[in-house]
Amino acid sequence: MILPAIDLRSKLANVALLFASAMVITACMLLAAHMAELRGRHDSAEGATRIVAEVLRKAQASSADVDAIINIVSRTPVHADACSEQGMLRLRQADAASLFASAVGRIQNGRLMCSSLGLYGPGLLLDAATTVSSTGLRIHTGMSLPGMEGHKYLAAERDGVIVFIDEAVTLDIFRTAPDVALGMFLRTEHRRLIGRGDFNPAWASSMAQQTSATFVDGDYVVAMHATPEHDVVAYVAFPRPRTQTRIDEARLFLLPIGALFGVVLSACLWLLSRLYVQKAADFRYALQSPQVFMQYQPIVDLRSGRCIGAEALMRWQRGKRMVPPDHFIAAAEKAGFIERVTERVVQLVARDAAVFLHEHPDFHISINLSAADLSSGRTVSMLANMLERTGLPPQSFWVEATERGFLESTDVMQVIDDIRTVGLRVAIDDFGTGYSSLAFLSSFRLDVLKIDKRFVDAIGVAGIGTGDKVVTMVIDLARTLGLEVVAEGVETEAQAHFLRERGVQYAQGWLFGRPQSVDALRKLVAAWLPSQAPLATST
Ligand SMILES: Nc1nc2c(ncn2[C@@H]2O[C@@H]3COP(=O)(O)O[C@H]4[C@@H](O)[C@H](n5cnc6c(=O)[nH]c(N)nc65)O[C@@H]4COP(=O)(O)O[C@H]3[C@H]2O)c(=O)[nH]1
Repeated sequence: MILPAIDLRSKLANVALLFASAMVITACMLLAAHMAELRGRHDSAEGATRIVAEVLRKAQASSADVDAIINIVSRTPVHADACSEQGMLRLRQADAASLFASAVGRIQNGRLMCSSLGLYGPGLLLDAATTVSSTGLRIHTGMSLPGMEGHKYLAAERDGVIVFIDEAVTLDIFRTAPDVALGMFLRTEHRRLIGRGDFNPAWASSMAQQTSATFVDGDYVVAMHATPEHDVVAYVAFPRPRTQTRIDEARLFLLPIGALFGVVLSACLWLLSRLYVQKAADFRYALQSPQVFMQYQPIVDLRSGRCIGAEALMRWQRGKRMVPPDHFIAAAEKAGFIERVTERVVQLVARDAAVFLHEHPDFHISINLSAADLSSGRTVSMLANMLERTGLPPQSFWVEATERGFLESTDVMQVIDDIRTVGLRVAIDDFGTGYSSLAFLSSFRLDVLKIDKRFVDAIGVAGIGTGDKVVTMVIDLARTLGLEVVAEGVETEAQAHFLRERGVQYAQGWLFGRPQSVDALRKLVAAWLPSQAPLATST
């Protein structure tokens, strides 16, 4: 009945895990897609910034060129008629010497009288200047010249001299990408001086008083930079398809990384769940199966060498592997079903050892209790029921719990008292590993103190000279409190000798026997003869 339930549970857990893995992979890929979007925009912004620098460089170069031409032409002495043959020659020379000018002209009374392209009779009336630069240049935009239809000019005028620059020449930047909008605008008036493609006057307000800015506006990634004089700002706007190409390129690179990262994370998730969640779930259901069984480690009387009891230790054979008890006990404690484990231990001990204990009424089995058992009223009734069912006397059992278990709840004292009232002996396990004080220890009514293996290991070890003293102190402490002592983890005859010399009654360890089946224990007990004392030294 149990196994199908395990199957169903583990199937459900696997489905949940699969779902979680899919979510993790999806989340990683979404993150990668988002990073690709940011990367694409960043690349676009960088590209736009590079082009803005080029626009600005060209604007400054043409502005310097215009300034120089106007200075030279305006200072050249001419006779009364600036458009005389000599004047026209001067204009043509200036035009030829300029890198940017399409024409250089003369102005009188607001009229263009002539230019390096020709004479204009009574003159062409000029519209009002679009703006005046910080160097005093009056700027005219969108101008045209007779005979040059189809061309639009940006013109700068000062001291009666005007220089025309073909807008197409000024904007001859990044021609291979006609979709990229670029140009210049006046910072104060938010008005475009010159440009190609879209221009949103709202972009100008994003600059405020900054020298440069990059931002995303709808489908555009915009970069801007102001001239040192701050009155003219160059801008470049990359449209969405161009940014999209960069995003796609980044995706091509980042999505597989995201997927790989997701797979690795899922693998970690799977591993963690196997290690903790799944392990706890598997153990919970294995509890009722033959995978989980008990072994018994002999506890001997150090004087006679006789095996007077055994500690019951749970074992979990998971497939071909034995899971260490520290792992599955901790998992059960964390998952909150340690009381069910103890219940199972009591059942298994009763099943394994009832007959044996009836045959040996002076023998005891020691059962480990966890912190949760020590604060639960159910523990006492569970132990009492077991005695009733098996008909065994209470002295057939000890219970042991670690210092930590004693520390964890205020109900512990009552539970211990109740267990002792039922007639079982109570031992404090792994003594010395926690922080319990003498006052703490004396506040409990206990019977046995188990010295931790760590202290036993230190006996007689060079360099840990204090080890001997600490063990002696713990033995004296137990004696003062009227407790019997069991030394744990005794592996050498020297340790056994040391403990025996100091009056320790009982010991447990590989020197006397490893955890074993109840049948092996029975044989060990049956093999003992009074003459062979002490047990370990005779081998
Ligand atoms: N190296 C060495 N080791 C020795 C020697 N003598 C005994 N041991 C080991 O020391 C541990 C003694 O058990 P513990 O201190 O109660 O420590 C136990 C106990 O806290 C817990 N545990 C085991 N079974 C149960 C159980 O049924 N219920 C509960 N609550 N805890 C259990 O798991 C811990 C580890 O159990 P095990 O792995 O069986 O490890 C056992 C035992 O095999 C020795 O001479 N040398």
